[in-house]
Amino acid sequence: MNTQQLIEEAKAARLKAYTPYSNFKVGAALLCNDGKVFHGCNVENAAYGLCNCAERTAFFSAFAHGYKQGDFARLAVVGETDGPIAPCGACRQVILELGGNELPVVLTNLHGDVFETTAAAQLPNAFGGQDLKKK
Ligand SMILES: O=c1ccn([C@H]2C[C@H](O)[C@@H](CO)O2)c(=O)[nH]1
Ligand SMILES: [Zn+2]
Repeated sequence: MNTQQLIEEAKAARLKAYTPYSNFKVGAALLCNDGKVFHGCNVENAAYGLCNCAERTAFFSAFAHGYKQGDFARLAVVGETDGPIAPCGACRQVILELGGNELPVVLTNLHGDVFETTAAAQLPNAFGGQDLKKK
């Protein structure tokens, strides 16, 4: 599957977003090395702090199906932003740990603007497991 096809998957995922509070829909599509694609959408809650972003939904769904770091080929995310969507800090942290440093990340919008980056480039000087004191 090429990048444009993965973007189309992210757009399809976006249509499943549950956003009664922000009405801001985001979709993500996580391509695995075996060709499988996991969709993610943002899922909101009346307790606003419990809202989950599209990017994390996609990764958590993949992990729930037994996939792990090393199994992923590319992540695409689409939002209704003027420019390519910018993942929030929480998602950058999760994308980095679960996707790995080199994971290609394609950020886009409904106008076709595309920014191609990587998990590590999206979170410089990241905190990670290597920073935890081991007992
Ligand atoms: O990259 C992003 C940015 C925002 N959101 C969601 C969180 C919330 O539901 C809504 C508004 O912030 O958009 C995502 O899912 N991904
Ligand atoms: Zn986020």
